[in-house]
Amino acid sequence: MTHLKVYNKQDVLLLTRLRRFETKLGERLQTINDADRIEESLAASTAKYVLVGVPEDTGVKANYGNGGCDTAWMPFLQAFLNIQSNDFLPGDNMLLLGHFDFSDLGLVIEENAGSYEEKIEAYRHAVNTIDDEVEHLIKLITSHKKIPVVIGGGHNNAYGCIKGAAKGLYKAGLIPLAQVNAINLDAHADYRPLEGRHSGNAFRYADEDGYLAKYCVVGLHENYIPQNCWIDIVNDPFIDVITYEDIFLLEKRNFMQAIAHATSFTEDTYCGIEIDLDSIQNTLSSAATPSGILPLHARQFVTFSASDSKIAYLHICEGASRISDGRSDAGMGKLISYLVSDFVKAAEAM
Ligand SMILES: N=CN[C@@H](CCC(=O)O)C(=O)O
Repeated sequence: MTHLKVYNKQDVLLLTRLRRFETKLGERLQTINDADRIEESLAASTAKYVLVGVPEDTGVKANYGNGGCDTAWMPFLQAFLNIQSNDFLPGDNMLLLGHFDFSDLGLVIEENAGSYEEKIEAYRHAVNTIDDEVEHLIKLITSHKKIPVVIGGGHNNAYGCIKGAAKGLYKAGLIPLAQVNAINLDAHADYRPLEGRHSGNAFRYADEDGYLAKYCVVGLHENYIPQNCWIDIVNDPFIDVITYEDIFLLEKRNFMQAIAHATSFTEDTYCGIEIDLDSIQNTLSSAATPSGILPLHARQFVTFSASDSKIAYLHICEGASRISDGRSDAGMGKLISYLVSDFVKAAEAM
């Protein structure tokens, strides 16, 4: 994991605005004791949740998307570390491990690739490196029976999360086969063909490689599912989809019923919880939309799914505070911090 930057207590406190008579999460979170011995430090830690940043946009660029989802991690940290530590969320059972810095991969591609298609090929190749390192870290965390909380980054990182959690939970003796389920709040299925790795095919690769058992998408937009993916999905009994249109236009079931359907479909084993922020209306991302769910729905999704699943990991992705065409979103960090705090509160209440 050559690209991993491990934080110490000082790094965390630098981003925490201290106030007399108050305690912030940044003052309560655990960090790794010894950056050269991550595994030993993890094993010794009492934390149940391990926070990791994957600020990269290589996978989105490899999918012909707009770069920028490498800009969500720092604003998230600034918001999250300054949440009040209180009875609702003390914060002492979380460990802030650090983040991956894959910027060298992008620089080499920008400097050396000639044509646009050559760049796409190079980005897809680079995603394999990102996959390997993310998988390795998620395996390490889950093999110590802790829950990774991963903030991306592109949705390509669902692959490393699924594969790493499947291997880690298997190593820990918690599952008989290296396979997990996943539920995904997303406008897209990210089940595109096996054409080289990118942000639109993490679940297809995880499935083909045998690490994904059951998969359920909540809030899929009918307008953005390629016909070939749709045919594969409807013919696969291990994949289920509840579309945005079925919930909000046709009112076949309400949003909470849709989440309950997803958690019961995946209840047989550990389940990764995925939130693609492009499902939330007017939230900055490569595939931002003016018609989507509200932040409140995303908070309901994370709360309900965390309290009704055997959690393998949480992965929040695709959000950007600045995107390559110049747009910015000042609320991104706080939005993600609400989702992470909701998640930990719900998982703790189980
Ligand atoms: N992770 C998102 N993937 C979507 C959207 C891609 C984009 O427009 O940036 C997909 O491949 O369909």
